[in-house]
Amino acid sequence: IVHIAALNKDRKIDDYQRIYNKIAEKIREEDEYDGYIGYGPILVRLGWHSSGTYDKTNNSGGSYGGTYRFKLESSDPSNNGLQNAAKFLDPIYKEFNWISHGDLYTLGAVCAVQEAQGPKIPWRPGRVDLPETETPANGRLPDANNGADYVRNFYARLRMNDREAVALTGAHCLGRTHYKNSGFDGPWGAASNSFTNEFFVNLLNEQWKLEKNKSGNYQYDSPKGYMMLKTDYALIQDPSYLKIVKEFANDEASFFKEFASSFQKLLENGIDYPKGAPQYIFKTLDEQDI
Ligand code: HEM
Ligand SMILES: Nc1cccc2nccn12
Repeated sequence: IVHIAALNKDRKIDDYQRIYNKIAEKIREEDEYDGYIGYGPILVRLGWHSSGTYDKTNNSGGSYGGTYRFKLESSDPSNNGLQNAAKFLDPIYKEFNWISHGDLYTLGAVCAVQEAQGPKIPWRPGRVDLPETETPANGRLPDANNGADYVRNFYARLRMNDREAVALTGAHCLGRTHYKNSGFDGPWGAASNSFTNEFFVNLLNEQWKLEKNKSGNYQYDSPKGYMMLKTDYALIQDPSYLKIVKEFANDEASFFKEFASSFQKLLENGIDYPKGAPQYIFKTLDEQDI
């Protein structure tokens, strides 16, 4: 399968910065969502899940076709709860319906990371809405009840190495698990809506206890009320992953650098960009004094 980015001559960075600003202002405005966590984390998860269906073996899935908009994909149990992110973006799509769904979902994720004071994520337009027939089957997104070998295998399908895999999982600094969505609960402490390296700091510094939660899933809990999934905890069980966790816990800049490149790669997996395809780095609202 080949997905070539469509170059749209009439749309420049200002057009996309206008959409970025709309999303960023809406995140700022609707701050009470999910116990005052806000919409940022779930927008990041939507961009990740719409990209995480990619399979390098036949270059299928991924963000290009915007197929999350179809029932088959949005009703995948792995996508429980993401309807809230799609609903958040609906009015923005109505106002700017020249943008493709794939570009909107990924732009929303880039906006959410940057407005949470995370790194700048370079972003390229050109995804094209594909028909419902192109929707990938359920089951391509990861299952949290697994260890390091599973994690390494899963990320290999997305063309990610150990360093990229650890960096990407660092996005679990944002938001929280929701019992009704995934059968995991916590953290009970205030969940964060700031993008930092604290996921790695917590992994290394907290005492973790493996517990079976009320839905029969296993998760690691800490005295401070934090939690880790088994796939999170795997990052300190595996020697290669552990080395990278330590680096990112001690050097937030190196985490930011690796996250920016890995996240762009994740959001662009499966897309061929022609020579001269534009790449944008959006300004935050703060940088525009908005
Ligand atoms: C092995 C890989 C991964 C597994 C098994 C996993 C699993 C999960 C689970 C079970 C939740 C809780 C969902 C809920 O209950 O609402 C969650 C939340 C989240 N995940 Fe992951 N995840 C993985 C990788 C990633 C990656 C690569 C990113 C982004 C780069 C990411 C970003 C997020 C965010 C931002 C949330 C919070 C969403 C919210 O607060 O509503 N995750 N993840
Ligand atoms: N916030 C959050 C979301 C998903 C997984 C996770 N593990 C630790 C924290 N965390």
